[in-house]
Amino acid sequence: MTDDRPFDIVSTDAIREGRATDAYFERTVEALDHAGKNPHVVAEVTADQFPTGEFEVLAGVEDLAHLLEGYDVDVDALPEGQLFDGGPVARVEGSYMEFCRLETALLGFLSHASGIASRALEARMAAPDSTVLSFGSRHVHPSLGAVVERAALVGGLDGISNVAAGEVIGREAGGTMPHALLLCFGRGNQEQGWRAFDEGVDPEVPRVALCDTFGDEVEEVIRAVETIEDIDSVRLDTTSSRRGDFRHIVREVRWELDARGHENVDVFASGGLGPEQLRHLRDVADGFGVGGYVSNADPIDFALDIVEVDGEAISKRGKLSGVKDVYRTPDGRHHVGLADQPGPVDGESLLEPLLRSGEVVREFDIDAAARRARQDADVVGFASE
Ligand SMILES: O=P(O)(O)OC[C@H]1O[C@H](OP(=O)(O)OP(=O)(O)O)[C@H](O)[C@@H]1O
Repeated sequence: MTDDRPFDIVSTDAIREGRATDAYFERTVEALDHAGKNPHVVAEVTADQFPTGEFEVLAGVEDLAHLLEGYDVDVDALPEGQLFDGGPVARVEGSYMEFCRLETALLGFLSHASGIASRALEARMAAPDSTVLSFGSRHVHPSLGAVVERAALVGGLDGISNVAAGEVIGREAGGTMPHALLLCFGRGNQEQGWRAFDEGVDPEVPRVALCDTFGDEVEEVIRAVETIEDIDSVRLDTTSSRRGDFRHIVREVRWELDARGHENVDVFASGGLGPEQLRHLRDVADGFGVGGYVSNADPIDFALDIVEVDGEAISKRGKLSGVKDVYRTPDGRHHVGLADQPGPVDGESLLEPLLRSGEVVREFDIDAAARRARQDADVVGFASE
């Protein structure tokens, strides 16, 4: 660690310049240069060669565009938020040495964001009518905060918690109080903590009281609603060692709130939740904070493979040669075919221009991507495991 490099973060310049690369691509450039060879190639990004019937969400497309911007390449890609299933999600065409060194970062951008967005969509579909917030940036390296939050939104989550990530992606982070706030006032003094929040925090911020720090959830909820006059919600983050039947705890809280005329106070749940727990709680809780299930997603195993060299179809074994298109057919399935042959009848071709001669020719919109993912999920019958 040095003063001018306080964190282990690869710089934006290094990524743009192709230095965030596996070293063998530098050797490749040196070898091709030595041989005076720089073929015109088409390369495709795929996770599976053929459709499998299992869909995932494409994210990271804006980063892909900015990575390749200024390089003399043409790129086509699926729209962000599109569900994909086999075949190319992106296609790069140009002189090989123009983009050879960018492959490592290119795959990383798509793989990581798409894995997170796919998990987010699973959570979204597990509780389609509930508010589901992204709480997971604490689990990842801080340099990835915006990656996590953006992909979580593309996958359909309703809000984010990471402040700096929000500044990067143009969203305001939400959040109310951690246990730390209540601990600062000491055991048994939760009212002081809730009141300090109510009096000290911007009135625009929803009044959500965390109710599990020292005592029974129902007891703390009753005390919280008696302390904060215009309380919006209570949050139960019951620690796993005390959880027992979390659904019963949430129902009991709901019952006691209603019994006291607090039907308008919502109940939020958080802590180690994934799709299974959301399905189990969605009819009794109003909303959820989901962290690790989304942020700790495995990256999608994308690869970039050359499929055409100087106009000739080619591939390494195990991969399919030739430039391809991918289609959505009316039954919601995907079809992969050669681009110079007719696609399936009524098939919708999904790859769209992203860059032409290094210029970005697409606009990016997180909300549109999220709508696409949600609509697509209904079309293809996407469900969480
Ligand atoms: O479990 P995840 O789904 O990854 O969710 C992330 C965290 O969000 C909640 O933290 P909270 O701020 O309530 O806990 P703390 O105040 O104790 O840090 C919850 O306790 C989880 O630890």
